[in-house]
Formats: sequence, structure tokens, C-alpha cells
Amino acid sequence: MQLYHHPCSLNSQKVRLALEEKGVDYTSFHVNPILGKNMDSSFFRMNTSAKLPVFKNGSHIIFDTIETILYVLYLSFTIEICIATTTRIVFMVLGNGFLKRTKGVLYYSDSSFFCKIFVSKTCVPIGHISESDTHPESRYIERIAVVSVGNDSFSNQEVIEWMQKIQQWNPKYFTLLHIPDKHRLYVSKFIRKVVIARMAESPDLASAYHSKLREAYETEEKLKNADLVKRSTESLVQLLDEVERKLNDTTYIVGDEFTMADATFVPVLARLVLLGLEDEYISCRPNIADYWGLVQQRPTYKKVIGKYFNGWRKKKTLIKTWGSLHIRNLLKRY
Ligand SMILES: N[C@@H](CCC(=O)N[C@@H](CS)C(=O)NCC(=O)O)C(=O)O
Repeated sequence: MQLYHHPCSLNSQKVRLALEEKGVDYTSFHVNPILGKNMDSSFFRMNTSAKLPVFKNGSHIIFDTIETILYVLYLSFTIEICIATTTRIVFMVLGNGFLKRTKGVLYYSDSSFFCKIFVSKTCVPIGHISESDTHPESRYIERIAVVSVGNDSFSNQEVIEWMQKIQQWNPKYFTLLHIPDKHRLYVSKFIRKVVIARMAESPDLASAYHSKLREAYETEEKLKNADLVKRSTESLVQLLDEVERKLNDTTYIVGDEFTMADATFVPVLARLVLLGLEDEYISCRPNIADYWGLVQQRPTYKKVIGKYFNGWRKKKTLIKTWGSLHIRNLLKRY
């Protein structure tokens, strides 16, 4: 499985948090949208919206953030395995883990356990494995049955409703509005040049590249529309207030366990901090402020976001991207 993403992309952070929380193994490919790497024809041909993230499992490609997270939930579930040894039958109920198929052989793994499960069929839908899927030649696996689908089971409607509610807030205009005009216009101009250069290289993709050019001009126009910008801020405030009220009764958004609703929400808070808006939006909401302190302790947060944006690392990440952008611009390497 491959994930095309970037640490700066808020939607990428959501999907990566989900993958890391669920311990799903994947190959990571960085595609830096600030350098216009999402316009490279190799990526653009697969995804003409050029948006991140893109999740690929064989021929199955998912472009939508929520759909990807639901798919991640589908991949992680609890299985019950009965292993027969020569002396005794060991009965195990394994926690959230991950099933991976390689050439018809199914592997189960989580951080503490790894085993090979032989299956007879070439394609057993993950989540629907039954005893009959055990390979007759398997000497070790006596019985395999799916016990449940994840801890915060993907049928948990409340989690899904929160994910959708959080996803409704589009960070694009809000973020651009908080970047100084000079920097924003510099990046925007650079991206337009990248699109034109890629269009010349791949004329068969010209109409899709044209759409991206149009989108870039429209974005600049929309940023002049005070009403749109105001609405984006209002919907953020509404979302934060709603989460603040919810956290009166629970540690995390849905109950006392970290769920995919949290994986969707944490990057929103990280974005506010990155933009230097912590006091205005987080610190003034006591429940969210505590929650923010708590989620930053999670190893998955540190891996996906903290590693790039905590303290001095934020400067390092931004200088690296900004430096590459300047060099490419100076050398006219679009
Ligand atoms: N359809 C995607 C949209 C994701 C999205 O807007 N991604 C942003 C980054 S967070 C992006 O890639 N922007 C680059 C561009 O529009 O060219 C979803 O809802 O999951």
C-alpha cells in the first residue's frame, strides 16, 4: 500500500494519523505541493485534481480523506486465531492488527506479534475471513475467525458523523488568508509556472493542467471576497465551540478512547498553532487546550506532526521548503 502525502498537508496528516494509530503498514511518498511536485505528470496522471493525500492499495485508489480513513478502519480489526502446536492448543485473541496479503499468503502482524496465515483463496476480503479460508496444508493455524472490526468499530456512527463534520471545514482559504500576501503570491506565481512547464511536457494532460491554472487564479479572486473568508472563520469557530462543549463530558471527541474523529480533528489544531493562532482559538477554550496538551503526547502525533512542526522543527521544515522554492525560482527550474 502506498500513501502519497506531505507533512504540510492537513488532509495528509489526518490520513497518516489514522494509519499510524491503527498500525497499518504502508510505503510513504512525499509530494510537496508548495514546490508543485503534485503537478509532476507521474503523479498528476494518476490524480488530475493534484490534491493530497492519495492512498493506493493495488489497483484500488482512494482520493477522499474520509473514505481513506474508513478504509484504514476496515483494514484493522481484531482477529481470533487458534494455533495448534504439538503439545497443546494455544488460543489467542489478538488486538488490533493488520492483515497483509503477499502472493496469496496472508500475514498478520501488530507491534508484538507476527505470524503467517496460509489461506487457500487468492482473494479473501479483509474483514471477512473465516475458518474455511485456512489453507488445508497449514500445520499451525487451527482456526481463524474475525471477532470484531476494530475497537472503535467502523460502524460507530458517532465517530463517522464527527469526521464528516470536521471535514466540512475547508482550511484552504483560512490558511492562505493568514499567510502574508507577499509570500502567498510568490508561491502562487511559482506554482503557475510549474503548471505551464508540466503542460508543455505532457500536452495530453493540457485540459487538466488548464483546470489547475484556472483554480489558482480563482483562489486569488476568492481571497478578495471578504464574505467567503468571514464564513470560513465562522464555521471554524462553530466547530471549535461544538468540540469544546463535547469535551465537557469526554476525554476525546467520542468517549474516552482516541478515535478516528480525533485523527481528523488534531491536524486542525496543529494548523492553528502553525499559523500562530493558538491563543486566539485554542488557549481560550479550556477543554480544547487540555485536549491539545494530551494529544501532543501521543507517539503518532509526534511522528506525523510534531517531528516537523514542534518548536524549532517548524522553522527547519519551513526553511527547507522555502529555500528549495527560492533556488528553483532563481534557476528557473520549474
Ligand atoms: N478531495 C480531497 C481534498 C484534499 C485537499 O484539499 N488537499 C490539499 C492539501 S490538504 C491539496 O492537496 N491541495 C493542493 C492543490 O489543490 O493543488 C479530500 O477531501 O480529501
